[in-house]
Amino acid sequence: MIIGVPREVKNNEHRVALTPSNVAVYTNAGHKVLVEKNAGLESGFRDEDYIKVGAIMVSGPKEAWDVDMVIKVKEPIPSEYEFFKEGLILYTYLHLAPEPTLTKALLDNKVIAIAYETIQLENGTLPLLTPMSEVAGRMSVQIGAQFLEKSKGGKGVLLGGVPGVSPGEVVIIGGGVVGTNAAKMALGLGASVTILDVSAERLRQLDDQFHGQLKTIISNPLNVRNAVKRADLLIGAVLVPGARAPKIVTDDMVKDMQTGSVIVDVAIDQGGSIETIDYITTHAEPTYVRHGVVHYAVANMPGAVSQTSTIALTNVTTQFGLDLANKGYEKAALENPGLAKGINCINGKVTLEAVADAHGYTYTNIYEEMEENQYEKTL
Ligand SMILES: NC(=O)C1=CN([C@@H]2O[C@H](COP(=O)(O)OP(=O)(O)OC[C@H]3O[C@@H](n4cnc5c(N)ncnc54)[C@H](O)[C@@H]3O)[C@@H](O)[C@H]2O)C=CC1
Ligand SMILES: CC(=O)C(=O)O
Repeated sequence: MIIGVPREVKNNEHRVALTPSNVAVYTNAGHKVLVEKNAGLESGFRDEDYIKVGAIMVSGPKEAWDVDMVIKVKEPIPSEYEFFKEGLILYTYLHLAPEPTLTKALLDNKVIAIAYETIQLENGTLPLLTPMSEVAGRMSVQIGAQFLEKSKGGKGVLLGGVPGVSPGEVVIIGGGVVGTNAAKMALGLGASVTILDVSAERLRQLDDQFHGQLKTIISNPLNVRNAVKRADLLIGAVLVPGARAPKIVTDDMVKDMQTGSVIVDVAIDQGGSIETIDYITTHAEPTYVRHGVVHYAVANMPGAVSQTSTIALTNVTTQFGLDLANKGYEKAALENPGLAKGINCINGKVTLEAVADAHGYTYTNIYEEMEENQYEKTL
């Protein structure tokens, strides 16, 4: 198979989809890998490092996209849609539920769209989302701490407090991977931490894991309202896999927060969980103020710590990617139901129910569609 790795073009996205050691895995298996010039530079990998392991460097995105499978980090932005073509396998983060235009472009061009974030193991975990959620969860606290400083628009609170002064209040909504990692960092700084989740079982696990060092509260509108009101730093960390994030914090609740408090909505990549966050911000302009509260809504937070993130991401994407390259997407998906859950679109049809629901498309079962394909091929 011929594989392409374009340079990432989203605002301040410094990650790359394959490191030189990942490229070696593909070239050793007999695949040809085209890497766009300088694609790895901002993650610490030079073109020479790629050439040494057999990659072919190409000068622009057109060549990197003119392949059988494109491996990327972030969802394509509109300037990249022109490279879509029928039968192209696109293996990357996609977050289609809040992205109607991208979804339509993938369907119109009959791209086989495989989303890292919906590949799901039998135990319900999302192995290709987890490492970036670990990164973003940890970052959310260091970013929040920074924007709580007066010169950054915050109220002037030190999360850890000092002897004689109470620590800052960190409220985290969603106690999964992002929430747990945010809690670790916030507790490490000495903050007072509360986590809300809809799953009582998850709260039980968190209580055990943190030995009662944090407060756990079941997530319902009244509990959310009370917790949000006293938050210095509010972190949005909910997920319903594949679906648009539920809006949990209303405009009214944000109005009740103290001036200079900070919201970091990590769930913005799935559309955001806070009503007052109505647009995605960028690393270049990460915040805006609404009702006196600083809002941060960057959808590619890990892109800022690209050396750590690229390695953490590619540690988990390469095995599934190699399976796709070795077997083709149909055989790979038939043999691995977890990978099949990653396929959001094929042949102009939506094969992930949450995405079909989000945009009003008819949902097509992936296995039935693949069977139909096989039937058509034998005719
Ligand atoms: N902005 C960025 O750069 C990044 C964003 N993310 C996003 O962060 C979000 C969270 O990801 P993970 O922690 O990995 O997901 P996860 O699945 O590990 O955890 C989500 C948690 O949310 C809880 N939840 C669902 N509905 C809820 C509700 N109504 N109230 C309270 N809790 C609720 C679930 O029970 C679960 O414990 C996702 O949207 C993910 O894509 C992840 C990495 C980077
Ligand atoms: C998860 C995701 O969208 C990111 O790491 O950018």
